[in-house]
Amino acid sequence: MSALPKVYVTRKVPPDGLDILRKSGQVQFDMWDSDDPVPRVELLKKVKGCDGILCVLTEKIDAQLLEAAGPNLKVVSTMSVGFDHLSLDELKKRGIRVGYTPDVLTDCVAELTVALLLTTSRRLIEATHEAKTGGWGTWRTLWLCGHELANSTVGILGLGRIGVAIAERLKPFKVKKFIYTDVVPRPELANMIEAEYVSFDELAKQSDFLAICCALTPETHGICNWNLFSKMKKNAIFINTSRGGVVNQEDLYEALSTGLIAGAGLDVTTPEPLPTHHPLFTLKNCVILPHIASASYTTRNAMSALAANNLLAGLRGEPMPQELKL
Ligand SMILES: O=CC(=O)O
Repeated sequence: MSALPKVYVTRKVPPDGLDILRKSGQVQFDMWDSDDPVPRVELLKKVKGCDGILCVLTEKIDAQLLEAAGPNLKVVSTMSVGFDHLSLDELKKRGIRVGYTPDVLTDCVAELTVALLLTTSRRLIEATHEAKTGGWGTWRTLWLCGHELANSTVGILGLGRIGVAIAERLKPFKVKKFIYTDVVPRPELANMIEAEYVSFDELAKQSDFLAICCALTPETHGICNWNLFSKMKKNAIFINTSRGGVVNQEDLYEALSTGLIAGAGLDVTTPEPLPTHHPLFTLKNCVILPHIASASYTTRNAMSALAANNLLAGLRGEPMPQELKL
């Protein structure tokens, strides 16, 4: 009997995914049994001769790693919806199939995006800080005032499943209008939320709240820069739960510190973790979270299960539940 396919799991992934791998009897796997990333040197050693890799978003799957893995490698399955850490050209060139985890995290990410938006627009972090540290003198008429969703225009940059889910959650807050931009209009998704397709400039000009929901690609890298911020309203709130790389952080700092826009809520930054001395941390109107949009027990387990099922299906040569088209 020939040996089972060899798999390397680059992180201690949640139990549902591990159970699927174990119970499958289909693979032999080794795992970096830690909450912290596997050192690159170790990773390069461990993937040698593997048929499959199950990774998370901190691992760069590039030409160097694929060379180190060698010709047996057939499947890379990432426990993430984002795939900017994967060199798709290099994978395609080698005929390696790729699995990822859309859909299962949509609700969780949309929920966190709404929470971050409200936290930023209603200045909740500043407010709890004032309450705890003696800044709470008396009830004051304009103290800690923010901006409300009722009657607002919400813009979405990159309309996909997550953008739709965010809009569906924001609608009951009496948003007046949803607008979006993307490389092309997305009528099927837009109709679900009655969103109007506008140009990038109009998105900047009209949005009271702007949610960034696009994937990080060479085209979107740094797309949220001075050109965008300088066209936005002074009361605008900028929310990013996609990838830090879509934002020019120097320009964002300038926009926030000079009052060009009212506030920003970021779940993602460049780099991650953002160094604690980073200037963005000095701003009261910038709320920064440590990349937790999909962090619920249910969702992280669902992501690990889907990543495991993608991997196993790929190794069997069958269609994956969620395969990235290369
Ligand atoms: O950022 C999280 C993901 O891509 O799943």
